[in-house]
Amino acid sequence: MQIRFTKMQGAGNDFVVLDETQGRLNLTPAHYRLLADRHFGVGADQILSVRPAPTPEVDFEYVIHNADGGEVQQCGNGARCFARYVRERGLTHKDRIRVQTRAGVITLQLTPDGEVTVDMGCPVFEPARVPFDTRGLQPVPQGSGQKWPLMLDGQAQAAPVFVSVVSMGNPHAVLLVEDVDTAPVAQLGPWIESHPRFPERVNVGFLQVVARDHVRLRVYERGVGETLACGTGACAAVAVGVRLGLLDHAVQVDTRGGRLRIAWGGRDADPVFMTGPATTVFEGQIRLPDTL
Ligand SMILES: N[C@H](CCC[C@H](N)C(=O)O)C(=O)O
Repeated sequence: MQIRFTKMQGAGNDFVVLDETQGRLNLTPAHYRLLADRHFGVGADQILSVRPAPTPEVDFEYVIHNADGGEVQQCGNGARCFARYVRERGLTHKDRIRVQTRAGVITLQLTPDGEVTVDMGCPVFEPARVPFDTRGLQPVPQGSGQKWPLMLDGQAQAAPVFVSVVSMGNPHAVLLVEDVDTAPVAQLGPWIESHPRFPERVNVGFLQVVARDHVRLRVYERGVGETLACGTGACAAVAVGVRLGLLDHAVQVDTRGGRLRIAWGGRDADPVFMTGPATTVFEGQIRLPDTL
């Protein structure tokens, strides 16, 4: 089958966007994996599907699949690209767009400066911080650039590494580090992502607090690996920082792919607002096997 797609990115988190407003493409997880494949397909962190509104209360349905083919509840950077996409293709003329996701309804607001602000809903914290005994980790391969025993913030980690667990509709485990550039993302990321503690797996955020209104963040994303930015990860990380008393309520989040602005009032009933860029990179067509 031949399908048309649009390649987009938000702070370097990249997407293949599919227009299913005129009918379903009926793709399988293997099709999504092929579309996301950076050698045999288009290449993307996630595949975003734009579908008609399932109820009168919203304008569209927003469906998200990770590069591993699995469907997930939410994607923040993708939500901003979703807003750009439906406006650029004339699927709506609204500046304020409500979309149904597996995590509930979110509201996308196009701003005059060309960025997009998204009401991402409320964070849901798990009560206790979770200790991970890193002594269970295998020593890192020589030349991997990582230090063993696990060095976190310059300290050999024999003690547990603690993570804060918070949902933005999708699950996040956030740990504090002194310097994201030397954080053991390649080692701790996959280990925590697929740890039995998280039966649905989890996105793993490495948060460096620079100031009360400024953080740096790297995220090892569930079903993808490390991405250049993670919108829900930025929301989760700021919520953890605010809840730990380390951050004010409006924070600049510097990721490897760009800058996001996150605001959260600090109460459980307060939604998290995320603002950032959304860019169309190119349009294309790809031939996919009918059955995969
Ligand atoms: N990997 C995530 C989905 C995409 C999240 C990220 N790309 C964002 O911008 O929020 C998960 O499995 O929950």
